[in-house]
Amino acid sequence: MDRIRITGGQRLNGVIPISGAKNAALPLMIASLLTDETLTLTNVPRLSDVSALSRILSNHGVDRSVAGKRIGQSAETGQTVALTARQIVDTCAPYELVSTMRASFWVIAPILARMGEAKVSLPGGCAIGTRPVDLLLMALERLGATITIEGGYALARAPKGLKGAEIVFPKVTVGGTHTALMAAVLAEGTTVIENAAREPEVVDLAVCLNKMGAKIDGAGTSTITIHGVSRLGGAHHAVLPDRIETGTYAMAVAMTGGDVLLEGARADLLQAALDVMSQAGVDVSETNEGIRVRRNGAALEPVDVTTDPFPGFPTDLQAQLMALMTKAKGTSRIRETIFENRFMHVQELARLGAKIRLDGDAAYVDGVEKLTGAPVMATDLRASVSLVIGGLVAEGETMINRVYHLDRGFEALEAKLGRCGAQVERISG
Ligand SMILES: CC(=O)N[C@H]1[C@@H](OP(=O)(O)OP(=O)(O)OC[C@H]2O[C@@H](n3ccc(=O)[nH]c3=O)[C@H](O)[C@@H]2O)O[C@H](CO)[C@@H](O)[C@@H]1O
Ligand SMILES: C=C(OP(=O)(O)O)C(=O)O
Repeated sequence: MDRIRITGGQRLNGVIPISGAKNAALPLMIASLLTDETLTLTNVPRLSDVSALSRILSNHGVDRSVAGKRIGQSAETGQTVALTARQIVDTCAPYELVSTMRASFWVIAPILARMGEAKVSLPGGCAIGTRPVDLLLMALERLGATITIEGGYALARAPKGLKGAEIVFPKVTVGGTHTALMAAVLAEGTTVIENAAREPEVVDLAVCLNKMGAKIDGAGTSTITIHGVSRLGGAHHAVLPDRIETGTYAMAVAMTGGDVLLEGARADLLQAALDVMSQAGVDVSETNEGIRVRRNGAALEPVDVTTDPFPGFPTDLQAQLMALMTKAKGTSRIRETIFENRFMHVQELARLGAKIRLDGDAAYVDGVEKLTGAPVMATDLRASVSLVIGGLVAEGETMINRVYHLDRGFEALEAKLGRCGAQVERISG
């Protein structure tokens, strides 16, 4: 299993190109199941989650071609992926494939909408919470599907097709909104989704579906209206920049000090997180090329932050902010309201010398003078990268185990940080 060795103490200076968003690329790839024509996606990040989903789509009969790297392009330049689901050859997504990645459960919606039935393994438990799929299934039931759970699989049936309806989510769910959108675009009549997720990745999916011929209004607000159409066609779409990768590198620069341009990043995708960084004393500005992050000598101020659905502070940046606040001058409070068990990084940050107390859904982080390198291991993607942020300023060597978590969501992490001066090395095997 690969490990990452970081020798802390270097400031970051230079340019970090921001990749396409994992959490947009996955639903966009799944949307290819809705049409027999080709969906061409550009700016698709090279990530293990993208490869895992490609295997799942291939099992359903999706043909995939990937345009190679062009001369002059760096290894991090996003891929162009063409997906064609001329025929769905298998309506079942098996446990072996789905259990590796939660988002793969979302294939249930396009397969059901196009084929009238789908059988998808329930997704595996994950280190950040129980993550049920009841609301996703409720949305499909509202559209007229019959759902049964048998042998660990969700079976959805709508032999006469789906019918537009009102879907009211009792809590904001990104996956629920993606699922409802992908089912409703081919339903007969009008669907209204209330309390829809407003995340930029939902908007990106809706924009792409509209390019494919769907009729969706209101994506990016809490009420989305979908007028069903009988078929969708092919389209070209560029995956939007990764706001979580952006925020992660912004916090890494804030941690080490230095001056870095996050190339291609968009401030409107993570304004709440950038505001928190400004409150902490970090200099953040938007330029024509992206977002510039600087900290030269100024102390980090503690913050009081609560995670919330978009446009609030994202749960996917909570661990990284916590790592940053371990070096603040005072005590920060960070509340996690989306996932009940997303504090797995706390004990690992403690190995580096962080002082963090947990009280219910809140973590109190007492800033310390110095962190010290140690072997650490994380159980999920964002927790792992919070340890990278800690390791960048820890004295001596930090060895991060279970790097496969990082590979799910961070494209070319060592190269991007290394080019800005960090001492980060992957040790294979
Ligand atoms: C691939 C992807 O895009 N993953 C993101 C997506 O996950 P995901 O779509 O799984 O997260 P949701 O927005 O659905 O989850 C929000 C909350 O709703 C709960 N819930 C969800 C569905 C359901 O049927 N029942 C239920 O109770 C969840 O347990 C959680 O407490 O949004 C999360 C919240 O921004 C992010 O952290 C993940 O990175
Ligand atoms: C939790 C995440 O991903 P997933 O929903 O795929 O587990 C994440 O991207 O931080």
